[in-house]
Amino acid sequence: MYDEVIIGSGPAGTALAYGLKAQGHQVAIVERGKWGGTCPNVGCDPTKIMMATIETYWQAKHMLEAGMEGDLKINWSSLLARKNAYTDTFPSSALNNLKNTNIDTYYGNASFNTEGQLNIEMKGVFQSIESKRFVIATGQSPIIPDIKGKEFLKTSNDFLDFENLPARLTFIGGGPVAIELAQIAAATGSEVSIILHGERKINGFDQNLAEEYLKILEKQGINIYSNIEIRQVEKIDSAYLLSDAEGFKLEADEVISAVGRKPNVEGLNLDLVNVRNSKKGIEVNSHLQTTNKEIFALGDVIDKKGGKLTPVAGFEAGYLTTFLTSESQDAIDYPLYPTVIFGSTKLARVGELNGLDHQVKRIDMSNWYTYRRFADPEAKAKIYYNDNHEIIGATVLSVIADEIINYMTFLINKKMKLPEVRKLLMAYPTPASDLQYFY
Ligand SMILES: Cc1cc2nc3c(=O)[nH]c(=O)nc-3n(C[C@H](O)[C@H](O)[C@H](O)COP(=O)(O)OP(=O)(O)OC[C@H]3O[C@@H](n4cnc5c(N)ncnc54)[C@H](O)[C@@H]3O)c2cc1C
Ligand SMILES: NC(=O)c1ccc[n+]([C@@H]2O[C@H](COP(=O)([O-])OP(=O)(O)OC[C@H]3O[C@@H](n4cnc5c(N)ncnc54)[C@H](O)[C@@H]3O)[C@@H](O)[C@H]2O)c1
Repeated sequence: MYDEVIIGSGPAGTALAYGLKAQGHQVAIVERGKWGGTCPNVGCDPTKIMMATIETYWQAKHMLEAGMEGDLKINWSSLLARKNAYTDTFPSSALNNLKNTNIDTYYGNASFNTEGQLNIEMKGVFQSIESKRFVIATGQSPIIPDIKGKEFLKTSNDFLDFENLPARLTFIGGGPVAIELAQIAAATGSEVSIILHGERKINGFDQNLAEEYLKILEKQGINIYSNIEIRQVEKIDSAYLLSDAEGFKLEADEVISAVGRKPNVEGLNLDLVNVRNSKKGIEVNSHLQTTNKEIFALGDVIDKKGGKLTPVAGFEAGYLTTFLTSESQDAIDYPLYPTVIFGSTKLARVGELNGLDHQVKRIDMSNWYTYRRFADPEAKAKIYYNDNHEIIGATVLSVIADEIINYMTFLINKKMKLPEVRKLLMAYPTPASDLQYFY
């Protein structure tokens, strides 16, 4: 009998397994797909490996007026090979690390049975394992919209395995997945379109800076269509024809569904163990406990207010390790954390303004020395601060917005004020040495 059996070996499940094992618990982990889960296999890591080339490409292009010479071109096969060199070996090393730590591993599809224990099915063969507690960390999968011709739609997983880059590639949906993959494809030579079913905006981000970001995408050659609700995808010869109900038509060689992700709960038999869930995920209390008090859930599969992101999954694993192995009964207390749309230029935000009195400072950094030095022509920010002159939130648009937003997160979480920031000595010239100007 195990102390805990964890379903899913993504960042949430794996971090929890190591945490519990380190505290002396008997732990097993079950996986039905690639060991390591979404982030290292088909999520954060492979996309950012590819993005590194795209960032360098645009950086070099911007430097053509600064001494750089020559034609720049990205080769899809090489891009894919570099990505595969990472993803091909990840699952086996993730599995070996678990085994070497004496965490028992089971490969197969997990589901609860009528006795409240777990069945694991592999190629029609079932085995049952018993545990005092179970933890659901099964993540999410891409949503395919229920439209005519939905069988022709591909997902971000398929994109990362395209042998050849399609000449014309269309994304339905305009969230981080579409925006990141669109930039990779466009810089590598594909004619890319993004179809938004609503207005020109990026969910969760400041409207003005999101519009600036969409313009940057357009400058990269990406077509953006708004207020188009795709109703049908038809196969025509070797391509596809997308259409809405109002006469919009667009041809593409591949179409990616990037309309969001849904929690992986199907087939778990949650009803047999009285675990409640909604379309947004499994319901948990402030101890990550489901409606069955011996079953916990964490990571992307839970219904939560904030982002479904890798560092958040890791934070939840750390919390649950403490909750399950110590006397502490504290509720989970998330710190502020940033959200980033990655690309050659990034759009990043941090801070919750809901209902709080705040003032806004708009900053154009494009003429600041730091940003001119590495040719960042569109560096802008909005800083939100309270009456005490403490920064409470920020949105940053820049080639280095991912780093800037981490600094801002640190300053906000530490409630630092300008005089304290001025007491820090930072290397010059670096983005950190400019932090004082954000106040
Ligand atoms: C294209 C893309 C890019 C992303 N980029 C970023 C990024 O830059 N930064 C960031 O922070 N986040 C990013 N994310 C999100 C990030 O990948 C997730 O937040 C993170 O992987 C969640 O971890 P998890 O452990 O909860 O779930 P997952 O990593 O999804 O792992 C769940 C695991 O459970 C397994 N499983 C499911 N059901 C069962 C079952 N019944 N039996 C056995 N096993 C099962 C699955 O096979 C999977 O391996 C990205 C996601 C995508 C798709
Ligand atoms: N940089 C990052 O941190 C990063 C990168 C990629 C993914 N992720 C994670 O993965 C999640 C999923 O990303 P995503 O981009 O797939 O989903 P998303 O839910 O963030 O965005 C989906 C977009 O599709 C739109 N949409 C919904 N239905 C539609 C329809 N029928 N037609 C057209 N558009 C439609 C939505 O309005 C939304 O803009 C993110 O929320 C995040 O948790 C994070």
